[in-house]
Amino acid sequence: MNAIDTAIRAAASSIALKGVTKSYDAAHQVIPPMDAEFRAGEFTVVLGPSGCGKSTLLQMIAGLERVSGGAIVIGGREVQNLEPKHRGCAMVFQNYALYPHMSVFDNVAYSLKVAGMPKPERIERVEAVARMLGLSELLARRPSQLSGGQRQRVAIGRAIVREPGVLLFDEPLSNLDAQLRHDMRLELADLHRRIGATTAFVTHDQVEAMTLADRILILNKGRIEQFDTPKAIYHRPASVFVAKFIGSPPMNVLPVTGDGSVLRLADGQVVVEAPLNGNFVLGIRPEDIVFGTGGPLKARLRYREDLGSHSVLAADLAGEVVRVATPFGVDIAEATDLSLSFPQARLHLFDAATGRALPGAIGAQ
Ligand SMILES: Nc1ncnc2c1ncn2[C@@H]1O[C@H](COP(=O)(O)OP(=O)(O)OP(=O)(O)O)[C@@H](O)[C@H]1O
Repeated sequence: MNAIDTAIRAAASSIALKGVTKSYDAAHQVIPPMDAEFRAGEFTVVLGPSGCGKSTLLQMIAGLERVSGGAIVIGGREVQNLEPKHRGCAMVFQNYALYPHMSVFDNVAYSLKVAGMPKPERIERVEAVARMLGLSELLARRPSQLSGGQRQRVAIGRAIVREPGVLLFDEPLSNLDAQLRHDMRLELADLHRRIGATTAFVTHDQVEAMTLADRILILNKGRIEQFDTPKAIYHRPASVFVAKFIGSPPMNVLPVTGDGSVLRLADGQVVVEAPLNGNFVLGIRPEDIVFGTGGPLKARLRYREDLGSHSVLAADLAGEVVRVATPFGVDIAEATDLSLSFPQARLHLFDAATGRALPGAIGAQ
């Protein structure tokens, strides 16, 4: 630990959203009333499809967008009417927004200079941040003389040099290639372990969410679908939307009907015994389906993808495509009849009308 780590850990503040709403125009609300708490020191990922309101949410916390209603409380203080610079947040953007004509040192030191910090202290702070982020050798360079990953580190350095209680990231890795994204993900996770800042991180990439987050807030059309740990979200998705959004390939979902004793697929095949009546959606993850053991469900292999570590079989079952994860290179030809079984303990059930999970109805929830 150095002085920067200690100061940021001490400043880490919770963020509470209390009935926060946002409308850009009278016609529709981008964020309907939202209540949520980003806990102090936690890494929260805001995940959702394009246009669901992730950036809007982050910008309201930062103060770059006004709220249309409700309150934002950071560290016990209502901030929704404060200027961005008075909220104790620092933000890292997708395009880094570095000053091209300034050196790395000046980019990182800029906000301290504006705040009137004396030069010797400024130098000390910037050097401490540079050591933390592996930028010490690069302080004299201009942004144009840096790689994408190095620029990203400068942008992070510029954010943490002010020792903020809250760090906000808006898709910071999306301009990097796959390898660098992976490396930066590990660096960010490591940085968070060291400095312990309250972090809100916006992405549409579920791998980033699963690997970085203490908790994931999943947004759908401005509403919270689920806000929980990666493990809970994977194993106990609260809705069909979440089930289909997380996992690669995602959870299989199939319409089923209950007659009071069993649940049947659309073609009449029985999936499981259950004393349920009505229409439901059944979910099962590709890796939870057992195949090749003479299982009761009849499906037909449509195609396969060999992915190196494993193979994914896509099969027609009751008019739907289900994906089955199997060991790599399983020896089986296309258009083969498959026998599948769905272990009951691995089944998820959702209400057909609302899409919400029905915990405890059968199986996994
Ligand atoms: N300044 C604006 N004026 C009007 N509408 C806006 C404005 N900014 C965003 N929106 C709308 O608000 C909704 C949410 O946008 P937002 O950028 O927050 O989504 P997002 O989840 O971050 O999307 P993406 O992943 O594509 O960046 C979208 O329908 C968008 O068109």
